Amino acid sequence: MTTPCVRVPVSEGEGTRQALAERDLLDGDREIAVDDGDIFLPVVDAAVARDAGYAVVERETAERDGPTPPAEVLGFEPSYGRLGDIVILDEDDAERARAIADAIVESDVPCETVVNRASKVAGEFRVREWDVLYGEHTETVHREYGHEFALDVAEVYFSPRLATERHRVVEQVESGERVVDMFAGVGPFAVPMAARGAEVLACDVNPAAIDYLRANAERNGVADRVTALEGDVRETTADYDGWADRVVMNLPHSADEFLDTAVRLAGDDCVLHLYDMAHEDDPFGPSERAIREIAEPAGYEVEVLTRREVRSYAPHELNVCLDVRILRN
Ligand SMILES: C[S@@+](CC[C@H](N)C(=O)[O-])C[C@H]1O[C@@H](n2cnc3c(N)ncnc32)[C@H](O)[C@@H]1O
Repeated sequence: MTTPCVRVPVSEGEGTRQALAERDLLDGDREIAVDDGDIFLPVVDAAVARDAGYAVVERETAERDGPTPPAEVLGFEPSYGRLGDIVILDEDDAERARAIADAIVESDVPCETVVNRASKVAGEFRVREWDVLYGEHTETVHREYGHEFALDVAEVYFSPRLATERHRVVEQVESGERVVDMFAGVGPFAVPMAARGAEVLACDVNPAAIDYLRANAERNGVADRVTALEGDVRETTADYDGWADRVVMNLPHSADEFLDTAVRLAGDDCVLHLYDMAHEDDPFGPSERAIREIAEPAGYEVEVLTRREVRSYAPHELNVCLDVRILRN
């Protein structure tokens, strides 16, 4: 069926759509179409649209059987992430972020809140600032590999992009192991490791992260195998020398400062998962040398099990992980 449509270049699509909606001219029963760089916005009255100065053409349009997908409203595919029912944008341009948020809210993308990154991850707690573009709360429940994590993105660190990497490490854990998660956050390593039967000591200096960690251990039925310690891991773990079969060190940027604590916590045969930031020219050398410098004088042999590039972090800079077995001589 042909219907009257306002035709504009895709770059003007969102502004025109908003202007037509404000004049009650948009035909909400027909689908918006995109073709060869132009967007076609169905209107209810061709004459009024023409009088308002728009180019109106007759064109085939489909009947709308649901909300319009964001790409059709915007004329481009927006990039966004999801954390539970929060949609996360990474846009430098505030107007573009607002247009994407509006299109997402009006579409069938399920969400309660839309936020845009307003700062880098920073500070001891590794938390970032957000512009809340839609909704009122920044707390959500996120699912990852069958486990649920309650968290507030404004109060704690959490990156859904690391799900695959966390799963890779979690899968190495065997029932009965003793694990120290030195920088546990809300528990995305600690909880699934405990679910595999490990006894986990989970540490974090951020009180909000520890509150969520305890709640998440309860929520996932593993509270009896997770001990949460709030404070600087160098101090809170004083009673656990030689305790661990496995140590997770997920604090890239400052991992080196905590290697002596990791080695102090290690038992006679222990695997360390050391996350670090490194230059692409020598992604693993510095971390490996740093481990050897601490572990070998403490009486361990060092064997690197896995060298893994987790993701690109900045130009020429990589987030890497070394899985290292240290075995007492
Ligand atoms: C990069 S986040 C990782 C959180 C979690 N492992 C994850 O994958 O979501 C690092 C965490 O280390 C915590 N942290 C920073 N310095 C610490 C310290 N000295 N002792 C214990 N935790 C610390 C921060 O509060 C933050 O939650």
